[in-house]
Amino acid sequence: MRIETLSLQHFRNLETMEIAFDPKVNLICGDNGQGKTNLIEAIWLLTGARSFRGNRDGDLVRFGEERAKIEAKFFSQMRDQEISIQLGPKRQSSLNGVAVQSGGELSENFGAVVFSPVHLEIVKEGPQQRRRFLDTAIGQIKERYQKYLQNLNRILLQRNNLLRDVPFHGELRGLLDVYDEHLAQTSAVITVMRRSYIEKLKIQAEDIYREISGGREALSLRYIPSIDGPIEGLSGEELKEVYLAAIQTARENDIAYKTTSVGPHRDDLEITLDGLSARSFGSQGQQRSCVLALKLSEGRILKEVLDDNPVILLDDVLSELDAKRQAYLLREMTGMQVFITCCDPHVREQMEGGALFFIERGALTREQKEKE
Ligand SMILES: Nc1ncnc2c1ncn2[C@@H]1O[C@H](COP(=O)(O)OP(=O)(O)OP(=O)(O)O)[C@@H](O)[C@H]1O
Repeated sequence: MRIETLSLQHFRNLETMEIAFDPKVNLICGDNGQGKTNLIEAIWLLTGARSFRGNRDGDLVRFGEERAKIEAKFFSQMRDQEISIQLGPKRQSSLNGVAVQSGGELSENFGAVVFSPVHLEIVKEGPQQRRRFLDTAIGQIKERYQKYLQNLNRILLQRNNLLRDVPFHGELRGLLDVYDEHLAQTSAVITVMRRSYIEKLKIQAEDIYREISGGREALSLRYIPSIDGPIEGLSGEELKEVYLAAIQTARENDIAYKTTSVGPHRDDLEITLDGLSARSFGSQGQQRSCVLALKLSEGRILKEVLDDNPVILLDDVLSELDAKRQAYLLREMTGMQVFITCCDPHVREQMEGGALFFIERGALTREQKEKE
């Protein structure tokens, strides 16, 4: 999979432009605040996902403008394809000229993995960041997944409203039964999908971490759902029953606290190094290696599902890795189209071929890479 050309209009600080990219390595150099991450973000949006920096679509439109547009011609699944995305009050996307209803339809055709300093939060911060990582990764390979998440959020919102009203209107308890049933059903479906993804992720990430650490320490991943007891091997129907029992046990507490305490919105992914929490005890370098292992695993799984190489977006991470990890990363990227941002153009000395771009105040210019 590779992007041939990208056209941008009113996207953040980037000038209106059409750029042709190299099929392999694209190095984007520039000082701080010139628009490097903005360019990576524009490419990432072609997957149909939201901004990886957590911004709303409206924030992506250039200040003072109503709408922004991103268009790309790319080669995927053995054919030339096109994506067009209009950002504004409402996102409108099309694939090969046909309007799409969900981001999932884009990610089936355009797959990417993005790795930026913000992703350190997967290890350093709380469970919400790990859930976001899982949700974005699973959303790219399972079109229906985002719909289940939206369903879950709707049920939680309505159930929490109900929890507030129940103490004053006892007759609403019957309605709570209905919501509990929906919550258990949707929780089971999401848990099955997360469990299956984490099983794949675990195999890849543990293997990658062993290699990048030279076997010095072992990474381990474990799915921590909000329900007690082992969930391995349980069918969707069995999981639903476990959820229903847990939700009902927690009901009086939920009413007291006016919030739902059982469900996938309370899941976590435990990341340990030699049995110790990477979040609490990992060094900066070890935490960075954990994220690298997770991101590379995400790429391997995506590649397997799409039966094609995803596009790799490395935002400002190369210079943060030591020489051994850089070499590992670049080796793993062989054959893939990669976009690398950095402040120091000397990074290009490590690369063979490819295109070098300079970015200044949102304007991108291409330079041929000089042979050393
Ligand atoms: N909606 C917007 N409209 C116009 N400009 C914006 C918008 N959103 C962000 N910017 C500007 O984009 C600029 C570049 O941001 P970007 O994050 O891409 O920088 P960068 O080159 O990656 O820098 P760094 O090396 O510091 O990470 C910022 O100065 C910011 O003010």
